Amino acid sequence: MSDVEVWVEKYRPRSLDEIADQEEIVRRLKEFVRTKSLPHLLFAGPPGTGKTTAALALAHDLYGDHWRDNTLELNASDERGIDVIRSRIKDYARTLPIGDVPFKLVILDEADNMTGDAQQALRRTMELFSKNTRFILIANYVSKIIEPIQSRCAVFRFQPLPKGAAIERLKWIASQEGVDVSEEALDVIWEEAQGDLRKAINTLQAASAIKRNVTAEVVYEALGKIRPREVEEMIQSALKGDLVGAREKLRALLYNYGLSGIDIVRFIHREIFSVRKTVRLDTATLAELVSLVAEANYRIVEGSDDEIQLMALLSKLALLAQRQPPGGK
Ligand SMILES: Nc1ncnc2c1ncn2[C@@H]1O[C@H](COP(=O)(O)OP(=O)(O)OP(=O)(O)O)[C@@H](O)[C@H]1O
Repeated sequence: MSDVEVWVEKYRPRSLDEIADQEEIVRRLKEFVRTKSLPHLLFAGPPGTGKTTAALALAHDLYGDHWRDNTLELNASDERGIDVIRSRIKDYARTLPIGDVPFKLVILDEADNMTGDAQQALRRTMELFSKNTRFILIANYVSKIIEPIQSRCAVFRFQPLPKGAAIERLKWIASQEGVDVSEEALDVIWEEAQGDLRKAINTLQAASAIKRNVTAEVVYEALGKIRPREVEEMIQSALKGDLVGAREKLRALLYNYGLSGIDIVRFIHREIFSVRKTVRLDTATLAELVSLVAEANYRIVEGSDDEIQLMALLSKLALLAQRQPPGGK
């Protein structure tokens, strides 16, 4: 992996102008750059929504070429204990900032992993060095940061990028890399990433390493998850009433491909809505099916046998399909 560049880094926006979406946050941060003044900041939000990116871009725009000299990046969970953090900040804050901005930056990632005591000590450190340093604390949850720190910071809440903006970004990265990616594949990537753009970009990169022509199938393969075609065939067999065939396919998925029951159940959940294209299922039947899927899911999570639960679900699917009035294609 050493000579393969990681796309999340390669395509990490360098300056605030390159950040996709997050317009209100970018606007406020640009104002800090314009006035060259800054309170302590707290960036909070789910993983992969651009917190670290925004902190680094702010540093870049504030200091230009000198941004690395004026920025100390620490990770609260790597640096064992507050003493290490304090002494590193102390050493760093001793020298003056380079350039015309009167303070240096300390970016402290995963600040919400610090214990309450460590946060109290951090708060004192922030006060001690506030003359010539500004802190950007990064956290997933604001509520895990102690009140006295929260009240000393301007809080920025990062939301997951809207699907449209995220997909646009993925398309742009794919075009830069000369990779073909289908709309369906982008949908699957986004759905699996659940709003985490880092995860989405990593999935795109892993999929394109398998094949330059990224389809939904390739994405699933990259995720090591599920083989949609086989699962679809299994569902179709059940709908046609061929339970022996469905059972064979189920066993192949479980034992030859090594998929977990949970993965299969999730896929069935997704598929039963598109199954309506081939078999007419009325709303009551569909609702019943969804609740059966939920039941199978629950039982599997609770430790019940994957094969037995899934087979029961497929059998029910066969019965419900037979109950439907003729007329489906
Ligand atoms: N708004 C955005 N515009 C463009 N790219 C983005 C944006 N947000 C995230 N990314 C991409 O996703 C990657 C991960 O983002 P980042 O490291 O900033 O996430 P984070 O919010 O700090 O997550 P974590 O809490 O896991 O540290 C970045 O390297 C970048 O490629």
